[in-house]
Amino acid sequence: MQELPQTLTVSGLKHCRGEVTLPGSKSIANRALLIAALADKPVVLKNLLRSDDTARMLEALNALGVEVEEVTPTQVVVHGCSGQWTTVPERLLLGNAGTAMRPLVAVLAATLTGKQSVTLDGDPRMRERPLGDLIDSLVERGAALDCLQNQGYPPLAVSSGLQAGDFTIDGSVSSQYVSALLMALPLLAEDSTLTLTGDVVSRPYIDLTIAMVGSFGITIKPISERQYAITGGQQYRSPGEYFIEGDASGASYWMAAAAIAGGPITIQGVGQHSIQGDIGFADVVQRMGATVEWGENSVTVSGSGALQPIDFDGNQIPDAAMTIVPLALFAKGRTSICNVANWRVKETDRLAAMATEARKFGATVEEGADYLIIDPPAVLKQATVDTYDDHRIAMCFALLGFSANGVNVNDPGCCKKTYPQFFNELSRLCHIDLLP
Ligand SMILES: O=C(O)C1=C[C@@H](OP(=O)(O)O)[C@@H](O)[C@H](O)C1
Ligand SMILES: C=C(OP(=O)(O)O)C(=O)O
Repeated sequence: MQELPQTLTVSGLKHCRGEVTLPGSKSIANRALLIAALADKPVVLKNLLRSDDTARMLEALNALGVEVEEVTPTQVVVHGCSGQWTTVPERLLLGNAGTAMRPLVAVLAATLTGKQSVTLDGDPRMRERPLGDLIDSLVERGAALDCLQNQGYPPLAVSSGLQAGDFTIDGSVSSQYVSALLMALPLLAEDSTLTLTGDVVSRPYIDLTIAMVGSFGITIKPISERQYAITGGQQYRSPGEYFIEGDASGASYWMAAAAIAGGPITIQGVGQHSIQGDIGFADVVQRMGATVEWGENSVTVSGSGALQPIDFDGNQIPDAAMTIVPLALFAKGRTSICNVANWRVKETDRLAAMATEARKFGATVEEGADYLIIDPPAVLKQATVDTYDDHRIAMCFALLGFSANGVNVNDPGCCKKTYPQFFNELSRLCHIDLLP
């Protein structure tokens, strides 16, 4: 992969059309790697995303003694060890990968034995991303978790002691806590229940977890919308091969590009029946005026030349919902995105950052505790956007390259958290040399 410059000028984009094949989903890849490591036999993972977030999970598994054979960069064989780690490192460094940190806290609490203890840590932003509700839930059931700096935040030392039983988890900050428990509780010796409290966010990711552990032979029985029964002593079973769908959050940038510039763009790697909630972004572009056609494993989006503003509740698809911000800047009127309070605890405070950066183009933006209201300007100004080490901010505002005045994107390389080839693909689809 070519190094990206400190600042990349994205301008003069007119058309954006053709076909793009998505990299594998980050959310699916990191779940698949971890549960393959928990499986009884080797698992061939196909279409594995190679990015910062998956690199952190691969390093963690390697440090725990799990053998991962690389057949090709996107195809690996994970030698499942049923969670019986052959080495227990002192420390695991998980960067800013929520999909590594949260599940590993719970799975290690369920699988470590004896006096072993592992410190889970990440980069400076990860130390500001909350874990408190997950920690409380595990500690209440006997886990020994010790926050080494700030209560409720990494770094934290995890050791054994977790007991099956009745778990409760507040799901109003992150669904990743719920997913983490759903992956870990089947490993405990006895049966458990898991009760969700609070206004549960990002629900489709919980369903994704249940679907994926199901593919590895684990049964989670829903008792109600807010409660699950989890039989203890279950074994993750290798399905032999597991194919990782294309990244539906990544698809949102191409759907938006087609909606803005006309397209058509055919996005290969996810279809209508994707197990990822973010595929719902297709409804967003459709509501804003684009045409969406589904294939078995693809979606084709064409723009109509004018974008209608919308009011959108982003709670179910917080990652893809960010891509509404660039669309709103091109739309004919006021757009609102609500119910996204947890944007504040992701790669950066995304509510503040998206508002600040959108204003640079001349938009009027109201930033509420959990919403944005965006009034686009008559003419989009040229702007230099800061990206706050947030891949999605870089990819969202790159779409301002379709405006008459273009955009400069600072630190475009931060897209490597989930989509290292993003700017190469943008360049290719727009038939323009963006990269030096
Ligand atoms: O479970 C997952 O794979 C994810 C859940 C979401 O987080 P929250 O549940 O914290 O909203 C999402 O933003 C993140 O990128 C991936
Ligand atoms: C919030 C995100 O990542 P994480 O998995 O680190 O939470 C994201 O990818 O937008």
